[in-house]
Amino acid sequence: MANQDVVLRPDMGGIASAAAMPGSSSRPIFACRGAASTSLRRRSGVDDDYGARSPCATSWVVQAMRASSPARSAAVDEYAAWTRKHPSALASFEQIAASAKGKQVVVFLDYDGTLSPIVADPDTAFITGEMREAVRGVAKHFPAAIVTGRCVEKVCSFVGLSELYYAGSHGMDIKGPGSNAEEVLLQPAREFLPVIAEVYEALVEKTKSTPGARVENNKFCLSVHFRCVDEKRWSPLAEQVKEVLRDYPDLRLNEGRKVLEIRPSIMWDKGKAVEFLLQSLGFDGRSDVLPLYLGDDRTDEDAFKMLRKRGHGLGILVSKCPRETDASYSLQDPTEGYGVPSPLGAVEAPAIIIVIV
Ligand SMILES: O=P(O)(O)OC[C@H]1O[C@H](O[C@H]2O[C@H](CO)[C@@H](O)[C@H](O)[C@H]2O)[C@H](O)[C@@H](O)[C@@H]1O
Repeated sequence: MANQDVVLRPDMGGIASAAAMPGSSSRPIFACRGAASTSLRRRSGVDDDYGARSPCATSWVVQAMRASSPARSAAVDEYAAWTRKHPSALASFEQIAASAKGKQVVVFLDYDGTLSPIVADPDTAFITGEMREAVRGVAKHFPAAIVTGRCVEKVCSFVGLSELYYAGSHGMDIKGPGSNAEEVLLQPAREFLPVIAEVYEALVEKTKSTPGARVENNKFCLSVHFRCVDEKRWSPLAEQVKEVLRDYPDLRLNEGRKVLEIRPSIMWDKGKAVEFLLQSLGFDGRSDVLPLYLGDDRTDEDAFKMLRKRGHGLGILVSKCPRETDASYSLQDPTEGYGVPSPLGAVEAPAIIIVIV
């Protein structure tokens, strides 16, 4: 990886350094859809992915609410209270810079909902050219990795940067930098490959009667998408999935953003993948290293939790809604603050990158 030994220097302008789903099949799927703000959430199309109560819709809605109404709504107050616990990473620029001063920053980035916007078709969740260039810039200065539920091959083709580490299938398929996609560093669930392939076929067959349902093969795990499924069919779809899984007790079911995720029941997650990468880079246990992890999904909580437990590193949750999280900081969305001058000289860059560089 480029410049792995770069340490944030004070003269770099500062910043570098700028939420498991313990999901189990016993957990009710599709539960907890809050009543509040439903119409706003519907408008944004993405904020109700977890059924969280949300002030949030899109930020212009919140701004319009604030501007037009002197009495702040309970939802806005709730969001404000939440950001006191998980302050905006942009607003905390100086504080994050101070934590990173003189330290080797290592950057871990989730893909969907963090580097790419959430869209209805998972095959078209492309990263923008701007974001790609920004991530390239980050990798020039710091070791950087993409940590995702996607399979490595697909996310590599989306991101298109060979200088990064990639941890796909929720960290179960880790490869180093370089154009050789075969260059595997770790596959802790290798023995599950045939089972996953078999269950993929079974799920495609079982769910084909549900309009809008879609099964994605992420190599070591599977995603059953219900973003385009009529809400009335969510429960029957979950039943179809559970029915298939009944024959595979070694697999477990988690819920992500309008997606049911199936993966091997091994003690491995995004947090473990981050630990493995830190170890491989020779950074494990070093107090002069600052890992930064940015993510939006419940599976990212495993990484946030690991960093918090080690008392070492910072998690940044990308979310418009107050959510239970182990992340220290928050960002509303990847492009929040667009246009803020970056310390590295770019006039405009997505917030995520401004926070990092
Ligand atoms: O770990 P991540 O990089 O966040 O991947 C998690 C899942 O992301 C993708 O699904 C999500 O994004 C889709 C495209 O925007 C969206 O249509 C879907 O509703 C979201 O759940 C990906 O398709 C899944 O395979 C990943 O597991």
